[in-house]
Parts: sequence; structure tokens; C-alpha cells
Amino acid sequence: MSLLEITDLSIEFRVDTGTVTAADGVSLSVAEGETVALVGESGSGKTATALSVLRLNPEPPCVYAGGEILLDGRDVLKLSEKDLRGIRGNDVAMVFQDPMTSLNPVKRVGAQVAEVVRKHQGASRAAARAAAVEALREAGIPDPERRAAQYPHQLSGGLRQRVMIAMALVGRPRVLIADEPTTALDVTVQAQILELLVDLQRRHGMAILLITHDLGVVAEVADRVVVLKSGRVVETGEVVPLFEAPREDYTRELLRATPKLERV
Ligand SMILES: Nc1ncnc2c1ncn2[C@@H]1O[C@H](COP(=O)(O)OP(=O)(O)OP(=O)(O)O)[C@@H](O)[C@H]1O
Repeated sequence: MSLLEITDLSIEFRVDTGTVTAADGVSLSVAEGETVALVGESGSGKTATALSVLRLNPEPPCVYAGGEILLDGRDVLKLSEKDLRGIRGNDVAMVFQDPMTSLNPVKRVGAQVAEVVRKHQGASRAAARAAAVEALREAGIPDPERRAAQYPHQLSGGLRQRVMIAMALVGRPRVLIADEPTTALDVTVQAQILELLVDLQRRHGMAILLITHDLGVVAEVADRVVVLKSGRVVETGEVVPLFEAPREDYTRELLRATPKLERV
């Protein structure tokens, strides 16, 4: 059994104007050390599906109308809020598109990472600060001591994303969910962040669920791909064979929108 096994998942948002079905019988799995990409056009249900792994869709209006999400054999949909708190950041961590909205603008980044260290390891203030600098170094931030003393706005977008990755990895998660982690960055920096994720995965053997609309990114880093359309999986398979011979017109359309595909 894979580390993460989503089976027949249905997610609904029950809003004033009616019910929006964000996932309609989605099944996918991610094994240890594997990267699975979730692709699809805007509104296809990628983020709602990914957030459901940590039960982070707001309930209400979100209702999990069916299916299961097994994390190491435990169904996330049946867990108490207390158990979920134990999973978030420990077993499963997330990295989002825009680090500026997740980082506190008036706190030095080192202190923000140290806070996460203290939460996970209960370390002393000094030990947490040292561990934070190490985490920043591991995330490929040059001169991490100096950077730790800076505020988010003093860092480039790429460095801010590295800070977020450092924070996500402090709890040594077994699953990392990366939702459009490079979309806000320019192309060169995108490639560096993807390389960092691949490198960290090799070192720690994490399972990565990567949400992106960019099939170029998928071609570079993913092992398998799951194609979503209107909340349904229309096609799934290993990246290279699927990209070479997509079965569905929808996948072909997505591929046509991608200028060039390369693998690192
Ligand atoms: N909190 C919410 N309340 C109401 N509807 C929601 C909520 N979150 C998502 N939805 C709806 O669920 C559907 C799927 O949205 P989701 O964000 O998962 O798509 P996506 O594939 O991630 O799109 P994008 O690439 O634009 O982020 C959409 O119709 C969206 O409007």
C-alpha cells in the first residue's frame, strides 16, 4: 500500500447558490520517494483535492461526500481535530505558491523558522535558532546566518520560497504537498526551486504531491501524473509514456499549451 492512498474521493462546496462538486470520485496514490503531479485547467479541483489530505478545506462550506484518504493506512476523513493537528506539519507538510501571504511580514525569517522548530522539537530558544539557520542552509539559502536576521520583504521571491520549504521540512514530513510552488517565480528561479525539491526528496525519501498547471514542470520532476477535469480523473500514468501518447483530447490540449518539454 502506498503512503498516501486517495480512493473515490468526493468533495462538495455547499454554498448559497448551490453545490459545487470540486472532486467527483478522485482516486490517486503517492508512494514513498515518488512525485505525483496533479494537473488540470483552473477550477478542475487540484487544490481542493490537495487540501483535503490535511483537511484544510473550510468545513463548511466543504463537505467530504464520499471516499477515503488513507495516510499510512489511517483515514484522514475520520480523524478528530486533535489527531489532524498531529498530522499537519509532522506527517504531511505543504508549500504554497505565494510565500508572501504565508510569511509574517513583521518578523525576521529566522525567528519564523525557529518557531516551527520549537513547535516540533520543543527545543530551547538558542537551539531552535541554530536549527533554523541549519534548515535555511539545507534549503540552499546562501549565508543563512545573515538571511535569518532579515524580514521577508528583504528577500527575493526565490529565497522566500526556500524559507517556506525550510519551514515545511522542519518536521521531517513523509508527504510534501506543493501547490504551484514555482508559479510566481521567474523561469531560472523556478528551475532552481524544482532542483531543490528533487534533491531534498532524494535525501529524505518524501512522497511529493505536486499541483501545477505547468506540464513543463511535470516533465522535469514528476514520476507519474494524474489529469483532472471538472473534479474527475480523466487520465493517469507514468509521465513519459503519457506525454508521448496521451489518450484523451483534454490532455492533448493541456500539452499543446506547453511550449517545450524537457527532463532534468
Ligand atoms: N472554499 C470554497 N468555497 C466554495 N467553492 C470552492 C471553495 N474552494 C474551491 N471551490 C470551488 O471548487 C472548484 C475547484 O476549485 P480548486 O481550487 O480545487 O481548482 P484548481 O484546479 O486548484 O484551480 P486553480 O488552478 O485555479 O487553483 C472550483 O469550482 C472552486 O470555485
